[in-house]
Amino acid sequence: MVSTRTVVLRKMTQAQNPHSFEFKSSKRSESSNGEELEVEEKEDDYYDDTYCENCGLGHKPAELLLCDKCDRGFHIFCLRPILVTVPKGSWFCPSCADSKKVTKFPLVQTRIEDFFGIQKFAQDCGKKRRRSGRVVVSKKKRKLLPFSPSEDPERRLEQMASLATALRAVGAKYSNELTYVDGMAPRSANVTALEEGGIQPLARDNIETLKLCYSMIKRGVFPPLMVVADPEEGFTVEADRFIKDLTIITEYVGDVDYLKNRENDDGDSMMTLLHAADPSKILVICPDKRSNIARFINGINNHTMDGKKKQNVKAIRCSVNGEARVLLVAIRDIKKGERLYYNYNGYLNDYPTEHFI
Ligand SMILES: C[S@@+](CC[C@H](N)C(=O)[O-])C[C@H]1O[C@@H](n2cnc3c(N)ncnc32)[C@H](O)[C@@H]1O
Repeated sequence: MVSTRTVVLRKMTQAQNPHSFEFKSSKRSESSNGEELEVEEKEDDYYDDTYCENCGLGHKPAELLLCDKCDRGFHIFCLRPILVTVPKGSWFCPSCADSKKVTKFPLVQTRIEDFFGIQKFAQDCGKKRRRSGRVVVSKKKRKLLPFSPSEDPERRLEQMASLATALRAVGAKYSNELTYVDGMAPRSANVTALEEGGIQPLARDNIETLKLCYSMIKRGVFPPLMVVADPEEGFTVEADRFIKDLTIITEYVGDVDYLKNRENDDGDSMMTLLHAADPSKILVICPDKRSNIARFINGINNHTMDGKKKQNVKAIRCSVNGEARVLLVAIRDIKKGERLYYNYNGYLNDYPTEHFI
């Protein structure tokens, strides 16, 4: 439903992802027979009688949302956490929305095992880490490192509980791999040769390191990360122990779909997977239904020096056995307690980050 007031109109946006979408701006009104209409908009238009409850101004009407319950206005960038696109469906302001309280996931090992589908929960992480360390530790530059989990099993449970809490709050299930679902793109569509020039293959050593990360996670030994709910940034991810430069933080996972199927999505977490030369074959990762911790890692503000300085993670697209994958990798040493940030605009400057904290 769209508000019956016509002064402030919803902007229909194309799906956002860090790399590839055009940002189309138009607005909607409701005609006398209740149908939604799209109307051309001028960015600097002001509407005298409607203003943002947060900043008190009525500028940027295309980004001024009306609450579908109380009719008050809010700039999408004045909301906390901010919205990067105008939602297509109904929208309720923070006071009118049913307050979605983030309820903590119970710190009961059996429940956590169940949530993450872990069959054999590793208790003795330190021992296992030392054994596997021999395979991957190298001083050679550019060689990726497996994550080093926290040694305290209780603390690891707390980290997993924070992820489970966040996933539950956004209504997503846990998955740690790319998922190919009927009706979306098939796995056979993920062929890196479809990209002009292909994609850099992940070196054999690094594939082994990635496999090691996966085997740890399957045993319930997760990366040392804590999901934290921040009033300004929404969910965000913090390092829960020192993380060394070039460590694999996580793979970016979710349902794989064609971009063409997702152009009208509201999702703010889509990631380019395959930038195929043929636009109809471009693939995106959509973590809204199934995902892991990657979807909670925040982005830098590309418009400020301070924003750029925050970057400590990089999204790397690579080819693993001819299939595209996206890895989030530490690009410098990260201190315990530091938040993780990467550049959402790794390829094209399409993701609106100018209002990011
Ligand atoms: C991929 S999600 C990241 C997780 C998100 N914070 C959440 O609560 O689910 C992207 C959204 O996070 C928020 N976000 C990401 N980085 C931010 C930043 N540096 N400052 C403020 N908000 C940010 C924006 O609302 C953005 O649309």
